[in-house]
Amino acid sequence: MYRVLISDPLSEDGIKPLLEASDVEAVMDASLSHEELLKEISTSDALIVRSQTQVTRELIEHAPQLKVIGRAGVGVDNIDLDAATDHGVVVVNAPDGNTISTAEHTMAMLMSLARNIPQAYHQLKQNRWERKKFVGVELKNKTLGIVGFGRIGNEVAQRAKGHRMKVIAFDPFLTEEKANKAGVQHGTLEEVLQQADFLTVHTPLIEKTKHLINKETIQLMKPGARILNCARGGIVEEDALYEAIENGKIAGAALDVFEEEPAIDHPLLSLEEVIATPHLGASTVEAQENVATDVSLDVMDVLRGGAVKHPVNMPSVSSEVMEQLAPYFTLAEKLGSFLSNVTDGALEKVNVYYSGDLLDVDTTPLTRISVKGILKRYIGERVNDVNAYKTASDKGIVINEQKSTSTKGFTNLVTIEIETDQEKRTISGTLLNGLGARIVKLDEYSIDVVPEGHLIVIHHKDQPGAIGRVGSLLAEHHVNIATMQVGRTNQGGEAVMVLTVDKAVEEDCQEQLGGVADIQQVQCLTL
Ligand SMILES: NC(=O)C1=CN([C@@H]2O[C@H](COP(=O)(O)OP(=O)(O)OC[C@H]3O[C@@H](n4cnc5c(N)ncnc54)[C@H](O)[C@@H]3O)[C@@H](O)[C@H]2O)C=CC1
Ligand SMILES: O=C(O)CCC(=O)C(=O)O
Repeated sequence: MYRVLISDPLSEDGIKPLLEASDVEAVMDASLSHEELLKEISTSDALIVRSQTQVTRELIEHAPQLKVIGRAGVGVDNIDLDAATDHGVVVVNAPDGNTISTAEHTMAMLMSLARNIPQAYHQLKQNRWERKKFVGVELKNKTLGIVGFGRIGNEVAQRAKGHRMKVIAFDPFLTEEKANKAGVQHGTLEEVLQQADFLTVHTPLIEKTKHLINKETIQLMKPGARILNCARGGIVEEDALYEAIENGKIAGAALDVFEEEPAIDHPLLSLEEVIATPHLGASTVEAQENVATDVSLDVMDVLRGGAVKHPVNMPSVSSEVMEQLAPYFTLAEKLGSFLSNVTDGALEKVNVYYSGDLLDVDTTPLTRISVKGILKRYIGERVNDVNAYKTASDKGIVINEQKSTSTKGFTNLVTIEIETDQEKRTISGTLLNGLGARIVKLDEYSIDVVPEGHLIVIHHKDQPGAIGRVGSLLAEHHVNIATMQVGRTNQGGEAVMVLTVDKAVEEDCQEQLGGVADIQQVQCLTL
């Protein structure tokens, strides 16, 4: 049974898949104190939040069972992603479900800002019939500058065009071709700032976008321009905006988000030119239901070991690629694990080669799984798909992935090469049609071994009697041999024996095997 803690208010209709799952115990409480949250998280397998719960390193460190954090929405700036990755916790979000609502909210703010609707409404509610004071401007033929042309930015553009606005956009990923396709003008940040009558930001809050709209960039704008922020507080520097409105450079602003939320007694709210909502961009019945459903399904997929649709701290893989790769997951992990268990020395480099059927597939997820298999020997179960690369890079281990046309006669081949400060070892494996995973090569020796169970790898001289002596000794220790494979470079030369046995080999048995004539090295492992 998986325990899923939901610590922010979520649409109950949206999380139905979670509430109805027979393997999930859902605990919903949006009013937990910090201490209560630490206690609840300590026994939870998953945590689902919106933007209120601050998922800090402290919180993650109090959650030994935690496997996944789900964000019902887009922005993950309330989640310590580094801490999650360090602890192998997958972070997933729901990036699509609230796009339309937030774009529509931005349009509502744009129109309200142009026509002073909130201010006029406020006056009228005070029984004041003011008309002169609230003369607005038309949107038609005005230029909307968009910074951040992702899902929401693009939706806002399409709606603004419906109002016959001219749209100019800047986004590091926006090409001339994409801009043409979307029917907007492509500009640099400076051009967008210089041409905008209304400027709207739709970027994430990251180091590069923090205070992107500041005193200097506001200086580039037209006098009397207006600014909207329905993305994240902090993209627009609040002190600079306050000053620009006070000195008349900026005619007004519409804000749904603030650097610190809730924004109570905020200086910007004292300005009549500023209209605001309390982070309501995604607050519609539809958006809340969408994001709650999307995140519930992804969280359950992670818990059940399935494919993740919207991972934030690991690369996203399309379902087609996932389908092609899934059969190879066990092979990749077992090959990594086998090789790492028989290799001596401090790990420095891992090279993974793919050929045959894997030549034209994005094999990054397989490499990640091989690395996980390799690192398990050193780090145990703490290493997983999320932190495998980071753990390797933290330890200075170089990972390379390459495609190779050499199939050695197999329809698919995965080869892993490990370099340590003492040696270089190689293993190759394949998926045999209908027969499953096989190790087909260990260093220069051709073998045919199923990578599972208890294995003994023996390096020996190819001499008569060596195999018999191993068999007798194992029998003395009541170790039954299930399969045996022998590979040799040449008759009478170096050889390797790989045995699958029915139980783990005890240390004294391994030691005695090492003392048998013609045997050079004995390594035991369990896959
Ligand atoms: N007010 C609200 O309730 C909501 C706010 N949001 C926020 O809206 C923002 C946008 O969300 P989406 O469009 O879904 O995200 P998205 O990921 O689809 O788009 C963001 C775009 O910003 C661009 N970008 C990144 N750095 C940039 C830079 N330095 N300059 C210009 N562009 C840059 C990216 O290339 C990307 O295309 C996010 O911050 C999200 O958290 C999202 C939903 C609701
Ligand atoms: O949970 C919410 O309503 C906030 C949504 C939001 O800001 C986001 O999805 O980034």
